[in-house]
Amino acid sequence: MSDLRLVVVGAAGRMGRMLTQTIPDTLGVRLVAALEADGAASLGADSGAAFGLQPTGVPVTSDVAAALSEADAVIDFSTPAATAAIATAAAKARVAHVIGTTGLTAEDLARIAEEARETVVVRSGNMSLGVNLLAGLVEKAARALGPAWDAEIVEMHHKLKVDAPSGTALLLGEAVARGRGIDLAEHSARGRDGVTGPRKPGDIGFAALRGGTVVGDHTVIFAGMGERIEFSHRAEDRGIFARGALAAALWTRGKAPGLYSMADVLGLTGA
Ligand SMILES: NC(=O)C1=CN([C@@H]2O[C@H](COP(=O)(O)OP(=O)(O)OC[C@H]3O[C@@H](n4cnc5c(N)ncnc54)[C@H](OP(=O)(O)O)[C@@H]3O)[C@@H](O)[C@H]2O)C=CC1
Ligand SMILES: O=C(O)C1=N[C@H](C(=O)O)C[C@H](O)C1
Repeated sequence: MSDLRLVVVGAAGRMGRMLTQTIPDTLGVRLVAALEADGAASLGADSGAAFGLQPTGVPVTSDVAAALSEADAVIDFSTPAATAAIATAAAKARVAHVIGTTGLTAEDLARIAEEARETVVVRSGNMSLGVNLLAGLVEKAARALGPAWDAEIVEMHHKLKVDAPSGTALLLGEAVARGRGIDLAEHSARGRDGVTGPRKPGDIGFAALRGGTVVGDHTVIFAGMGERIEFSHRAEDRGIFARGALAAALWTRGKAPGLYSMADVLGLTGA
């Protein structure tokens, strides 16, 4: 079988650079285009050498249509606005879209749902095996414990992260909500400050810390009467997200259009 032809969106970013480094070590994939925004300083430069990596022979471009015209899949860790634009272009070009971008609005998500009618989309707030396994355990715990155990989700990330709560925190919140059979949007408590009053029964709380170079720490706390259970994941290296995204891109081959998750890719649905 021929190599899967890949486009990387946000090639100059932390995840874009990690993907550029990881692709040559991954069997069955080949980089064909590296996208950055119009006006980016790196346009035209080699997408490896420009960022201190091994040369790729692939120049950085902002021409989305040309990039997608020679691709099988696009891996996208960028910004919500860029991801929404790529969703439209990938749907038109029938190119699979692996979305790691977080901070997406309800409108962005609606655009992605539309895209998934035309092409294969894998979206996850966290592409790592560890977090997706953890989400299954958290769902089971939430189901077993019930709403009497207060669920709080604490996350910490590097100081350059721009969205909160993290995509992973929301993914874990969804897991708690699924376990309890409730809608997360109706039971979220975000950013408590001032005289908040006592905790509302059944809420799922979120707290976000930012600082230094932390790759991504998440803890789900179930606080009961006189005891506490905690589920934690610590990301030590962005390679876990890049490898997950590449596994997702390979998995899209031959799949029917639709919106899939990393649980689908990893075979964890119903686990
Ligand atoms: N799901 C997961 O497993 C993970 C998700 N993420 C998420 O991925 C996203 C990116 O993270 P990270 O790499 O750390 O962020 P960075 O800010 O380092 O990278 C984002 C890159 O996208 C570029 N970009 C902006 N607009 C466009 C555009 N129109 N076309 C192409 N590229 C564009 C940015 O360029 P410029 O700087 O010039 O704006 C930047 O180079 C975030 O939402 C983050 O939360 C991160 C890690 C794992
Ligand atoms: O911005 C990051 O860095 C990360 N973003 C994702 C998130 O929002 O959860 C995944 C990971 O935690 C790193």
